[in-house]
Amino acid sequence: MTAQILDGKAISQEIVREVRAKVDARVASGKRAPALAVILVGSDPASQVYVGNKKRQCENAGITSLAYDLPAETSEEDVLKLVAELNQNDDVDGILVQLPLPKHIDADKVIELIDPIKDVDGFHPYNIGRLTLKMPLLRPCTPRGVMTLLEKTGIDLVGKDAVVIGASNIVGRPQALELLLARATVTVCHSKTKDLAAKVAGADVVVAGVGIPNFVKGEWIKPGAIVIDVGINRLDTGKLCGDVEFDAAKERASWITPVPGGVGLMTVATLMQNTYDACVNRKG
Ligand SMILES: Nc1nc2c(c(=O)[nH]1)N[C@@H](CN(C=O)c1ccc(C(=O)N[C@@H](CCC(=O)O)C(=O)O)cc1)CN2
Ligand SMILES: [Mg+2]
Repeated sequence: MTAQILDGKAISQEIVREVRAKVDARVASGKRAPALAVILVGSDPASQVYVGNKKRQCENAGITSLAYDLPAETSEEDVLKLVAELNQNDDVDGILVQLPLPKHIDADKVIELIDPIKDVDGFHPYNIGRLTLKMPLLRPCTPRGVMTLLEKTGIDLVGKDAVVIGASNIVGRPQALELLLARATVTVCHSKTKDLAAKVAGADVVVAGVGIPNFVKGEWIKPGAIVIDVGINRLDTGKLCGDVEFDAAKERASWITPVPGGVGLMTVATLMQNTYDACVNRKG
C-alpha cells in the first residue's frame, strides 16, 4: 500500500481563505479587523521563520499583526510588563509569545499572565483545563490543526486506537485530549515508555511529536494506519525532515503527512482561526 498525502498546504490555504471571508464580512459590517500581537524574544532562526509565516498569513487572512521583536537579553520583567500592557489594550484580540523563550525567562510564568480570552496559542492553564473538561474555548494550534486536517480529509476517528508519541504541553498532551474528544482510544507514549515499537504497531493512528529525525521507523507502522508527523527537524544539509521515516512509512500507511507541507502549515492557519475566534469571543 502506498499512502495518500494529507495535504497541509491545500487545506491550510482553504482555512485561511475561510477566515478571510469572515474577516471581510466583519469589516464590511463596520467592525474592526481582528488584531494579533506576536512577541518574539531573540533571533532563533527557526522561530524567525515561523513568526514570518504567521505575519504573512495574517496579511492573507486580513488580520492586523503587531510585531514585538525584542532582543535576546530582554528581562523576564520586561516581557511580563509587555504582556500586561497587551492584556489591557482593547485593540488587541490575540497575544502570542513565540516559544522557546531564552533560558532566563520562565515561559510558564509568561503564558499564565496572558489573559485567557486573548490566549490564541491555547496554552494557558484555563484553556487547557477547558479542553480537558470537554468544553474547549481556544485550543492549541498544532493539535487543533491536526484535527482539522483529518476532518477536512474525511477521516473518522471514532473508536480508532491512537498512539501519541511525545507528551509536551504544546503537542502531545493537548493532542491526546483532542483525539479523546473525537472519541478515539488514546495512548500517550514518552521517553520512559516500554516497547514503543509494539505500541505503534497496534495503532490505527500515530501522531509523532518528539523532535528527533526519523525516530519512528517505517517498519513499526501497522498496514493501513494514519500517520501524522508533527516533527520539524533541520538537518545539517539544511533540509527539513520529520520524526517519522517517511519513505518507509508511506509504503505501509493509508494516509501520511509530509514534512514540510503538512502539520506546520496547519499550525499557522489554525492560529488565524483562533485569532478570529478570540476577536468574536471578545467583541461579538
Ligand atoms: N507560541 C508558539 N510557539 C511555538 C509553537 C506554537 O504553536 N506556538 N509551535 C512550534 C513552532 N510553530 C509555531 O510557532 C511552527 C512550526 C512550523 C511552521 C511551518 O510553517 N512549517 C513549515 C516549514 C517552515 C520552514 O521552512 O521551516 C512546514 O512544515 O511546511 C510554523 C510554525 C514551536 N513554537
Ligand atoms: Mg502549536
